[in-house]
Amino acid sequence: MNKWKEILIRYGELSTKGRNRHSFTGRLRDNLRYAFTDLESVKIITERDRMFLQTENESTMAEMIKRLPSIFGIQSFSPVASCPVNLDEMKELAHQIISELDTMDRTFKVTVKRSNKNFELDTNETQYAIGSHVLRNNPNLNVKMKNPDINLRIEIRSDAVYMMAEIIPGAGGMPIGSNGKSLLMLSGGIDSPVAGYQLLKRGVRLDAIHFYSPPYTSEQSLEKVKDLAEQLSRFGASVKLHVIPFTAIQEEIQRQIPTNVSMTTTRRMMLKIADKVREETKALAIITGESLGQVASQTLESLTAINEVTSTPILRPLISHDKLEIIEMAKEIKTYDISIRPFDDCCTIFSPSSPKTKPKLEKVMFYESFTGFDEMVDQAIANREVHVFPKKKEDPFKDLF
Ligand SMILES: Nc1ncnc2c1ncn2[C@@H]1O[C@H](COP(=O)(O)OP(=O)(O)OP(=O)(O)O)[C@@H](O)[C@H]1O
Repeated sequence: MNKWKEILIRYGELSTKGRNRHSFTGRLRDNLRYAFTDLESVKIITERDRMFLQTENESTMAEMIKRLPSIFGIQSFSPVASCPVNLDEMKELAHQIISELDTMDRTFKVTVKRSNKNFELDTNETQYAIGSHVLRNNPNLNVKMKNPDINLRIEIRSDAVYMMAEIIPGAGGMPIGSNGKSLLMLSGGIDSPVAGYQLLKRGVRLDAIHFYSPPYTSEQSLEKVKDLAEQLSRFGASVKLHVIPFTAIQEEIQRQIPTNVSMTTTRRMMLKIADKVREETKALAIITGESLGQVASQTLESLTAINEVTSTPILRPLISHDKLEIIEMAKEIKTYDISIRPFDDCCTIFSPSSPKTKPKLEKVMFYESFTGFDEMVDQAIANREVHVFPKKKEDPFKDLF
């Protein structure tokens, strides 16, 4: 028999958001529906400070418990079991719940709330009856009244009895979509997917843009970026990827721009294109994986010269992070193994051996003025491919955590 009746969801950060709470809970509700589209008979009940997911179906319940830890906007959640108002059935249910947990050297208590005043035992007697039954069956447990590892909460209502023992941490953050949309510049590297994840966690919905330069870059390098977009889409919202053919612009840069500032112009052209696509897709900002000092294009002087092409906000969530920290995050969100596949990105291939770390903006603009880059920019945008992820609908959360 299916003992689980529902899952209690606590919002955490959401409930502190005052007037906006309504739209945030609505967004979380939509995101949960999206995450569970392939599951049968899920009912979502929204209350002021919490939400309940209900289902009669045992495998749906198990699948929801598996997927919930990766959905943003949830502080923690607890599976709730239920049984009829009957002492023997309550003892049996308590025993079943506890026996599924790790009890080795852990402390335990029972907390009873009894709104059904007709129940045969009072609160203390019920706590004692259930507690001693559980302890008899689990000799590894020790009773502790203050901050025990396991607190079995029992609520006796007139229609049924509800029990929960676990508080499972959620992903925190805010529901995706509650903070608008931004365009992620997604390379095949380690950093940009992590930058995208960090903004997803703050409730920002993503479109992504990638520049590729066939035949200099391979089909596999593009596959890698699609896999990264797919992985990002597993955090609860679809990701639209714009793939921009960048070969003609890069060849033109090679011809027209002195080698030591060619990287600056390359980045400026990328940002120009990204900004046009951003505007068209109604995204409000651009996200990059830049972190200060990592490479020549990531000094403050370089960033300033690159930034000059737009006044759109550029979000750089990794700007102060060390590479090792970023790698740790990439491993956690399962993008690392995709990013380290050995296929070259367009920037690596055209990368000059000694790029200027302090490029002079006036000079860069002067060199650029001899070429009709604006038309090439529009041409590249017109020739883009667009892909939407997740592609594999059957199990979007497979292998996630
Ligand atoms: N081919 C590309 N397509 C889209 N965005 C790119 C591309 N190359 C670089 N970028 C953007 O510029 C940022 C800085 O790129 P750089 O090549 O200096 O890489 P990085 O610091 O190693 O970052 P990453 O690991 O994300 O490639 C990237 O994080 C990404 O946001």
